[in-house]
Amino acid sequence: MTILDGKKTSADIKAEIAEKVKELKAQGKKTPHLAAVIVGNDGASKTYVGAKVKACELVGFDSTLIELPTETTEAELLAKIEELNNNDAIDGYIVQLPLPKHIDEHKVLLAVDATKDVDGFHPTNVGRMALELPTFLPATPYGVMELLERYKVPTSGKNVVVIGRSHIVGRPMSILMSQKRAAGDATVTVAHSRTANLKELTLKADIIVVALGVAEFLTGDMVKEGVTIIDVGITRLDDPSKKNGFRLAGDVHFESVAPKAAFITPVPGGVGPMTIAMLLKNTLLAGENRA
Ligand SMILES: Nc1nc2c(c(=O)[nH]1)N[C@@H](CN(C=O)c1ccc(C(=O)N[C@@H](CCC(=O)O)C(=O)O)cc1)CN2
Repeated sequence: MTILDGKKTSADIKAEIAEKVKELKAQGKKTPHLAAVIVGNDGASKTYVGAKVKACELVGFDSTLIELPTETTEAELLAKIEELNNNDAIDGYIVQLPLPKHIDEHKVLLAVDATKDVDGFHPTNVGRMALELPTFLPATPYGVMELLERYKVPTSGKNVVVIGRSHIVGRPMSILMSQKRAAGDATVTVAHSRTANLKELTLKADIIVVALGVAEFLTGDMVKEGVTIIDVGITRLDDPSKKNGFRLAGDVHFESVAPKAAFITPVPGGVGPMTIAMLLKNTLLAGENRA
């Protein structure tokens, strides 16, 4: 069994990006600049945004963190987005999700200038991804594709089951894996809450991508020997024995699934760190496009 080590792979990618930034600086070119907008006080979101800013520092990008209170109105957030769209110093930016309930996420994502949408969530970029045109790929599915490619996990002609159909993970994941590209060429089934006989599907799958948000949902009895497992879930479970009061759990019950797997991503240290590395890759591309 091989662990697909997202922590190490993301460190490799960050080192590659840092090299490119050094070259840009040596040529007197502009340093890529990422902005991140966070609305509210969600603990996990603050951790992720903090990690994004830290990653920018590590590779030599400029970064701007915009923290807005929970009570921020939709109009105020849209005004901030307009400001970022018009700010020439910013190459790309993200609005951390989820947003507070009173703000319409679709309205916000539509307002982002597609050329600065380094999350790849704008409909223009989703369309370009589906049409296999150059664009910003959503960071989590992009990270999964990169992990599969770097570890040379066979995907061509394989049966893939993606559990979850979210716009930011499950749906793009299914599109990318079915495309004729590295780590693609697979036959993909998208399963979701209305799927009948999920276990029948997962038992036949060569690769399972679980992006459901239900802790330890996929268990050993649901998978066949030699399967590849990609765990996208991260849930904070209360654990008073831990210093911070919680432990992280993926959507996969690692102890029962890992012994049957050929390749598996851990949580933490699997897909999560890859998300940040691929956001940096998109930001580098945004900078290059703008230059
Ligand atoms: N605007 C966006 N919002 C959200 C995205 C996104 O891509 N863009 N994805 C997720 C959260 N996310 C990035 O924002 C993210 C999730 C997890 C990790 C990560 O490195 N996880 C670590 C554990 C970290 C911890 O909780 O201690 C790991 O898995 O090892 C990075 C980014 C939803 N929102």
